[in-house]
Amino acid sequence: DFYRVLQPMARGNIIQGLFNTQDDNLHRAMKKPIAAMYSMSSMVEFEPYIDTTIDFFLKRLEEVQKKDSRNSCDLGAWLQWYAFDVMGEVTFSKRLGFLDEAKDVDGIIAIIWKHFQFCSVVGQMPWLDYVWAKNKFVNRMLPAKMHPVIAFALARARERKQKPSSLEGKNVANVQNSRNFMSRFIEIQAKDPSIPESFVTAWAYSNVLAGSDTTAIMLRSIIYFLIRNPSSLRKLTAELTQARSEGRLSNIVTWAESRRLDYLDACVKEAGRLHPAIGLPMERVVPEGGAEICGKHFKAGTVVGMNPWVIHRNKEIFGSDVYEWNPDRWLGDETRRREMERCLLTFGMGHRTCIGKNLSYIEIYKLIPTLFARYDMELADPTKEWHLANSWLVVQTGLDVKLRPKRIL
Ligand code: HEM
Repeated sequence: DFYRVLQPMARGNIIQGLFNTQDDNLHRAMKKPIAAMYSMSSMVEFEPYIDTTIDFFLKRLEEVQKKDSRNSCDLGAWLQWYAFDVMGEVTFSKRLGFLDEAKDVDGIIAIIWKHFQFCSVVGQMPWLDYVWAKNKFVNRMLPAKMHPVIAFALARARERKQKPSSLEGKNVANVQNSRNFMSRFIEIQAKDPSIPESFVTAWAYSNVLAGSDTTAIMLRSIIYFLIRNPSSLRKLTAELTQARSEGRLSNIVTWAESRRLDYLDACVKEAGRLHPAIGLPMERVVPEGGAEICGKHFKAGTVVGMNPWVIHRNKEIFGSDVYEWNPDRWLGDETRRREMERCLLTFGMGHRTCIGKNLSYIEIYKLIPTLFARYDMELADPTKEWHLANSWLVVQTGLDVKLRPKRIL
């Protein structure tokens, strides 16, 4: 019942999305129309949107650097603002304003975090959710409040519909001016009236909610582990230097360029292994007929689950140094690498696997080399550890970093 607890209440109604619905039919109905949109070939069309945000992110970092005499900043917060603004750009062609304002706009990040803090505890005692959060009587007494991301998504959907180049009916094929997620969602819904209009908001809402914090967590991990492991950072720097000297590294690294950076690829996988975004079991319910798991029989209805933090520290799969940062484990023997990839739960597994993996990869594989090619980075206070809090998402705070522009790479 963990996923039911994750479903928010709005105006006395439970809001189900792709990420949290337990209803397989609804999941299928929500996923089928948009699944192809998230393929890698389709996602690379979003690269210009991501470039715009990276460009703005770099400008804002520079401004902050100039103001701070120690050249340091809370990079963890900036990465989160970047991740949220990318999702705004690709979903609505509009930054959500985090980088502009250098703050948590409308308290969106805090609201999401509070929700996860609640769900991670109540999710272990789901009956509490019935009497408390999903209690219709209590809910009716509360002032009607809309989640700021839902409000933002609804406003953008209304704007799109009011434009003269209406996306409804037969005009759909003519509208190619703006190809963000929202216009694609509206186009899909307009073509097939059996799809409820509410899906458009739910799809857009899922993008921002499921794709922002998770991407920020991964970006922070990659940067933190590289700074903490100088020999590894030297390897990445050498790879970037070589790429630049051969003319295959743009100022904002392209997705195509990053695909040729093997050590970068190994670092991204290793960060996903050592610090996966989800730190509690991803629960599943044993179907009719029961299931045999690890030699034990579980009867139908039993809740089982796997925690990526546990699986990723299995020595038989990942080697004896599972607690260490070692990107080289991904660069060795091909058969071993395949086996490790098969067991990697960074993006989940099976038919509920992450739909946005390709998009987050583009965001990550572009930003990380761009930053490390541009800056020398060190922790503002190497004696201070960052702080981790596990409320299903394992969020890091306190990644204060000194950034010094590199002269030549
Ligand atoms: C590094 C970034 C990301 C990580 C680590 C991540 C991780 C995950 C994981 C572990 C799941 C499975 C959860 C479960 O089984 O309960 C998942 C599902 C999902 N993710 Fe992501 N995600 C990331 C980025 C994104 C992005 C960018 C988007 C949207 C564009 C997104 C949208 C979704 C959705 C909609 C689901 C539910 C899919 C379904 O049930 O069919 N994610 N993600």
